[in-house]
Amino acid sequence: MKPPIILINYKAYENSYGEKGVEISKKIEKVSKDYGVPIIISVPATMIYKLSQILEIPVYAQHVDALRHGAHTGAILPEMIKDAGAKGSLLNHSERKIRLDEIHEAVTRIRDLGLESVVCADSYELVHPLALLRPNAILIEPPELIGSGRAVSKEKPEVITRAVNEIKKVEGVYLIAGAGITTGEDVYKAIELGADGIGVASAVMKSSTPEKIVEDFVINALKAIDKKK
Ligand SMILES: O=C[C@H](O)COP(=O)(O)O
Repeated sequence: MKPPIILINYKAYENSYGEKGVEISKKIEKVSKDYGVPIIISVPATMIYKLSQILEIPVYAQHVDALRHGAHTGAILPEMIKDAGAKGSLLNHSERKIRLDEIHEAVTRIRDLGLESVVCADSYELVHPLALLRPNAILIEPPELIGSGRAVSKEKPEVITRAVNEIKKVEGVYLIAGAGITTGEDVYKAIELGADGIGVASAVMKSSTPEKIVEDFVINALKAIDKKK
C-alpha cells in the first residue's frame, strides 16, 4: 500500500521563515522519519535553499511563475526553485491563483526539470480538467473552508468523494484534500473518503506544539490506509 501524502503549506505564517521556520521544519522532519511517512513542506521562496540544505524531506515552493528567463522583475521561475533545492511546487492555490494556460505551462516545465507539481482545485468540477495536465497530484480545497478550522472531510465530504470520482478518470495522478483540517479524525475521514492524503496549513503553523499535531495526523493517516487494505 502506498504511504499517505501529507503536505504542509507554510504560507506566510510567522513561523514560516527565519529561525522559527527552521525549527518547525526540523520538528516535522522528525515525525516524518519516526513514522517513515514522507511529509512535503511548501515554504516561502526565501526559505527553499536554506531548508533544502538541512532537510531530507521534500521541500516545495508555494508558487512559480510560468515565465522564461528574461526581463521579469520579481519572477520566480521553475529553474530557480530547482537550483535552490526544491523538489517541486504547489500551483494555483486559492490564495495565489494563475490562469489555466499558466498552470499548463508551469506543470510542463516543472515536469521537464524533473520536479513535481501539486495543482490546487477549488471545486471538484475542475479536478478532471486539471488532472489532464498531468501534475503529480491535485489538491482539492473549498476556499470557504480554508483557515476556518472546519474540515472539508466533515463539512463537505461530498466534495472529496466527487473529486475522487473525477481523479479516477486520469491514471497516475493523486488526489489530496485540504481546507480546515484540524484533527487526526479529519485526516482519517479524508482518507476514508478516498483521498490519497491531506493538505494543511493553519492547524500546524498556528500551533504551539506543531509536532504533536503532525504526529496525530500521521498516525491517523496510517490507520486509515491500513483499514483500506
Ligand atoms: O494549502 C493549504 C490550505 O490552504 C489549507 O489551509 P488550512 O489548513 O489553514 O485550512
